[in-house]
Amino acid sequence: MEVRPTSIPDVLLIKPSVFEDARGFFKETYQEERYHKIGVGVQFVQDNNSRSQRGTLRGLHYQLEHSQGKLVQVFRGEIFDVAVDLRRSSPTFGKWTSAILSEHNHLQLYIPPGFAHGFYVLSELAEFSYKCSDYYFPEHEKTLLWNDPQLDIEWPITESPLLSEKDQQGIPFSNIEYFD
Ligand SMILES: Cc1cn([C@H]2C[C@H](O)[C@@H](COP(=O)(O)OP(=O)(O)O[C@H]3O[C@@H](C)C(=O)[C@@H](O)[C@H]3O)O2)c(=O)[nH]c1=O
Repeated sequence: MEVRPTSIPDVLLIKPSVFEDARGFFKETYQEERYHKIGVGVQFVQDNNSRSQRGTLRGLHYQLEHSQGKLVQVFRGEIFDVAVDLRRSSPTFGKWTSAILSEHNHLQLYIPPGFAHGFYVLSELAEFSYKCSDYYFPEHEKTLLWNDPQLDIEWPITESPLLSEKDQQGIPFSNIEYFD
């Protein structure tokens, strides 16, 4: 297993060991003791899976209360994954970091609590899988506007993305509620 730094030190890019043989491959996608050692210091309580078609953009989501740390990865296809630091006391407050995660590179991104998260689908289909350190509380969920000029996220989009109604009505960075 390899851990690669990102432009936001608390966000970790993780490459699990992948064992390939004539049948295909095997990888451990999470192992508590080892992931704790590399800095994934949360306890996961929920696993989620979503499937999206090319051009879909989900996000940028966060829960102001019951903030979720997330370990995200892709089992099929390829995505551009983004985390935005919403911790006011952080030196990287308001900054974003990104990674391309795919079924081929096997990369995982660990996003601690205190961040907004979203992704854009680059392949025909993407099967997205993630672990969360707190439960889903729709009443605490917020959507930060994906294309807020102040954030200036360099999404690799070629045309208008496919968005949920909720995500079309994201709130600009200047008006959102932050973490302390
Ligand atoms: C996130 C979530 C959604 N749902 C339901 C609510 C709704 O009816 C349906 C689809 O929800 P959404 O449109 O919010 O799904 P989606 O846009 O995929 O939401 C996800 O986006 C990515 C970027 C994240 O970071 C995740 O934490 C989560 O917010 O699934 C759950 O039951 N449990 C959950 O944990």
